[in-house]
Amino acid sequence: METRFDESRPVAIGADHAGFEYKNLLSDLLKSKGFEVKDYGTYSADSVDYPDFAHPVAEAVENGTAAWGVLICGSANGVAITANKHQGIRAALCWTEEIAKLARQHNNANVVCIPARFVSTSVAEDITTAFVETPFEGGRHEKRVNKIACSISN
Ligand SMILES: O=C(CO)[C@H](O)[C@H](O)[C@H](O)COP(=O)(O)O
Repeated sequence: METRFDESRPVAIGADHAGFEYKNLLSDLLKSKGFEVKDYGTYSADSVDYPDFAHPVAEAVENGTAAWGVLICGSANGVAITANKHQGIRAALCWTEEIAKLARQHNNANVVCIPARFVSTSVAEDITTAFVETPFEGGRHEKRVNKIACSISN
């Protein structure tokens, strides 16, 4: 079982207008840590619709193009709800460093969703760092995570 993200593949990042500035900041942070970052937009502060950016990021993680993802919008609810429509995605809404650690340790989350209008830039950086540096614990959590995916059998 892989407990850390594959660092040979890029990180997918996306945001709406509310998260646009945080996206650029977090992209720079991740690049400074040696990650390749694939930016799915948005590329300005003009008003846009968060699903147009959350779906491409979720697809990149789901199909393996990216190892993991970062999504940012105002509350992070919209991007988390959208990303979690994808079967292979476990997107976690994280507003503190501790929640980000737990999302990795217990939930093996593969997309971190950050609420730009409710956390400072420095907390957003701490959340992102905690998310990427914390491995999945496995053990009792593996069985639970394996039960998350829905299967239709009728
Ligand atoms: O938080 C969001 C969705 O969960 C988005 O970032 C939107 O910005 C939010 O819905 C507010 O919309 P607005 O057009 O920026 O007022």
